[in-house]
Amino acid sequence: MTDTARRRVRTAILISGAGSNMAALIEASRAADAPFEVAVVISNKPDASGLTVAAALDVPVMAVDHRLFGKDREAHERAIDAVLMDHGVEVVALAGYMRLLTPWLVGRWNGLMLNIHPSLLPKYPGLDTHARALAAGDEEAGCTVHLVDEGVDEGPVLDQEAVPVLPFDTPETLAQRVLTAEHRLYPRALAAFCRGLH
Ligand SMILES: Nc1nc2c(c(=O)[nH]1)N[C@@H](CN(C=O)c1ccc(C(=O)N[C@@H](CCC(=O)O)C(=O)O)cc1)CN2
Ligand SMILES: NCC(=O)N[C@@H]1O[C@H](COP(=O)([O-])[O-])[C@@H](O)[C@H]1O
Repeated sequence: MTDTARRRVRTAILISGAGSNMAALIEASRAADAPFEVAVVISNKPDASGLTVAAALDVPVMAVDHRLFGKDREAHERAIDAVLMDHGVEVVALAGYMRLLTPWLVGRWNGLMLNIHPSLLPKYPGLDTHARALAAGDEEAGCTVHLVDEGVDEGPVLDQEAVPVLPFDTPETLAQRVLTAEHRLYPRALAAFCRGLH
């Protein structure tokens, strides 16, 4: 086995909120045979509670506030990309990152940027996925890890996990059941992706 095969893939996690998926990825990265390491956690929101969680887990953190860049999304993304370069990042994992990315950053990380989405894509791209699944009377819901492309939640699917929709479910109770599945899916999908890289 070559050295690079054993070397862990330096991964950045981009968040906007609590970061429970981020915490699941950090925990998985600390397994003895983990094929990835978390090099840095970045948030577009300086007050994202996930930044405090990551710092407490001894992971470098950085806030790149999108509001400082007004409507210039690409300028915001260039600032994020500079942080990725500074940390020697090879793969980017979006985890509850709530900014649509322009073709500039998507292009720079083409095929190396993953996202987790709380529906069984191609059903319900975008926001409010659980309310839409309940309104449609679906019997199952779930989550998807996909590669990020210029479309919204349209990139190639890498892995999915389904959960049952139960009687009396609300968007909140369904979201919690899907989130628990996400914490199994994302570490599994990122590990498989990184093992396939080298
Ligand atoms: N080019 C892409 N960018 C992003 C993708 C993607 O597939 N392609 N996935 C998203 C994550 N996401 C759904 O999984 C998502 C995130 C945000 C939005 C959205 O409408 N955002 C608004 C602002 C909302 C806010 O700030 O709360 C916006 O950016 O104007 C839709 C889907 C990550 N980016
Ligand atoms: N459109 C993107 C999107 O809706 N992402 C969703 O935001 C939540 C973030 O939770 P977390 O911050 O606890 O990981 C997760 O459910 C994730 O799938």
